[in-house]
Amino acid sequence: MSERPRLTVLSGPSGVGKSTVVAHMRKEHPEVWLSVSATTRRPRPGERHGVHYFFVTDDEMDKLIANGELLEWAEFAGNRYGTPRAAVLEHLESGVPVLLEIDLQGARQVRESMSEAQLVFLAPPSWEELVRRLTGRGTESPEVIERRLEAAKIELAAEPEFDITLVNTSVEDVARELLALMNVV
Ligand SMILES: Nc1nc2c(ncn2[C@@H]2O[C@H](COP(=O)(O)OP(=O)(O)O)[C@@H](O)[C@H]2O)c(=O)[nH]1
Ligand SMILES: Nc1ncnc2c1ncn2[C@@H]1O[C@H](COP(=O)(O)OP(=O)(O)O)[C@@H](O)[C@H]1O
Repeated sequence: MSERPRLTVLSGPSGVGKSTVVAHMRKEHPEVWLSVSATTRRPRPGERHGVHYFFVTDDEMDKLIANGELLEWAEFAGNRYGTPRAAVLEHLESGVPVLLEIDLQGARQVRESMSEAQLVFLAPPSWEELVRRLTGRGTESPEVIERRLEAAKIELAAEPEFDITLVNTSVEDVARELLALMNVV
């Protein structure tokens, strides 16, 4: 029997590179299980239901919350996001390393409910670079970018709450560091 692995939470401002790092890491190490969140946000081009997110209606999200099916949930920049609880617990029980890519409010809830979780903060090399990445991704309107940058200021200020900070200068380096923290390599 393998020991129950520690749950790892990766947070950081929108556009810092969380999805890029996680995708890179899982290409080499598909044994890391990434929780698929439920969200009321509309899919971006190329995003698939059940792969990137479970895209749900407001009513469906209300039910998930009311039925206690989410480990944590939060409203972020006008949409709700939440982590389905059962799948996370099942994977941990069977010894699979589990990663959650969630916002600051979610990370705080996980810290409360699962004290063994390790909280990792992904930081940008600079504020200017964060703006460049978020704008350069080209997936959000100027209004949504503005809203996410407002949230980013709050998230950056909360960095000391996390167990460790990784600065996303090189995707390869951060992916390697994250794998080491998860005891995968
Ligand atoms: N609390 C919480 N946050 C989530 C969850 N899923 C995604 N998020 C966060 O919601 C924020 C917005 O996600 P998204 O709209 O996909 O934008 P992106 O992270 O900039 O690509 C990010 O900070 C995500 O980490 C979740 O299940 N719970
Ligand atoms: N280390 C990096 N150097 C330069 N660009 C990066 C780096 N990591 C990510 N990016 C780019 O920044 C943008 C935002 O990355 P993304 O993974 O979507 O961020 P998040 O998931 O944190 O919102 C993308 O266009 C991505 O290609």
